[in-house]
Amino acid sequence: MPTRPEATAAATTDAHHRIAEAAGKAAVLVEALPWLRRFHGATVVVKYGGNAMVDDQLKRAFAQDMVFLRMAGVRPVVVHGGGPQIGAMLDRLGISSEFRGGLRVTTPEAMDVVRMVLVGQVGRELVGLINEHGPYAVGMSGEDARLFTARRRGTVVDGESVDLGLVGDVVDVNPEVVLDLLEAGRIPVVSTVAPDQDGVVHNVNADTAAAALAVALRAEKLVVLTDVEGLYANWPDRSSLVPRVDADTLERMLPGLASGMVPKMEGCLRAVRGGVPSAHVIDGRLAHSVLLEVFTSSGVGTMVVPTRGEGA
Ligand SMILES: Nc1ncnc2c1ncn2[C@@H]1O[C@H](COP(=O)(O)OP(=O)(O)O)[C@@H](O)[C@H]1O
Ligand SMILES: CC(=O)N[C@@H](CCC(=O)OP(=O)(O)O)C(=O)O
Repeated sequence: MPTRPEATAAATTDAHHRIAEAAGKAAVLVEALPWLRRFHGATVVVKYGGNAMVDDQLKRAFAQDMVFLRMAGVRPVVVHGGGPQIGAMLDRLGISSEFRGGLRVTTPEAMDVVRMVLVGQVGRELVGLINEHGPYAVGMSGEDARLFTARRRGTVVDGESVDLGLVGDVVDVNPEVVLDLLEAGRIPVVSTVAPDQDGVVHNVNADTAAAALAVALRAEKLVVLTDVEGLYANWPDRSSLVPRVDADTLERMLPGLASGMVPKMEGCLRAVRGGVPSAHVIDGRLAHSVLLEVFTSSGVGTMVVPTRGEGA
């Protein structure tokens, strides 16, 4: 029986679609090749932010990405936040807290909650999600094997110094425990509370801690996930996304930045000035954004690089 011309045309279009789809998938894999080669054996510190951690699907995709990196021969180290989760627990307990310059003013009472939520809740959950894929993740805090030593810090808001209570900056990193785990093929998951010289535990912003750890580990990349596409030069003007910025230019932009972006961009600056070749702020609301950043040529979000003649 003769075939109707429209049926033949439909079958041809279908075949073309299938071929185009297969070619697209193959192109994605081939595009990854130079990056797989480049990052084989490299340490990548990934900061997973609290605001990008509120969705179950995204959390599962993130855990998958960490295992993907590990299977591709990269050495991922996760540093997690948990600002919204800490806020929710403080609210439940009727403890008030406020942010100044992007950092939480932390009383001794709030510090107990910060430690409980970061180490006992958020860190445990991430470890569990990664370990659904195999025995990879090991959780720790800045207290374990003296990973971090903190020093109490304040901040300056509108030209005025502000006392933040038990908030610390990382002044020393003892990365051996993380290196041991990486050598053993594990994925370290770090919660950012840290003792000072006297053993008093401080609340360290997770962006700050991730940057300090990336420098100490001589990481190839710091990747910071958040709940916007990246850094906007003119926040909240969505057309002002900055795809790439060098350290000196970023330093000049810092005083004009608001809230949560301040510690994030300070962290990126600290990382590249400390020898990390690039630091990235990417959109954690986009599933698998870490893979897109590491394994595609265009990358995503904002990339911070050393100013020419400085750094790596
Ligand atoms: N210049 C800017 N570019 C992008 N985001 C900015 C900027 N200034 C302030 N923000 C705010 O910073 C937020 C990210 O910081 P934060 O809420 O602390 O994130 P996370 O929980 O991921 O660490 C964004 O959601 C946005 O509201
Ligand atoms: C000093 C300070 O502000 N610490 C943060 C620690 C958690 C964190 O950094 O979480 P995100 O990455 O989700 O913002 C806080 O108490 O919220």
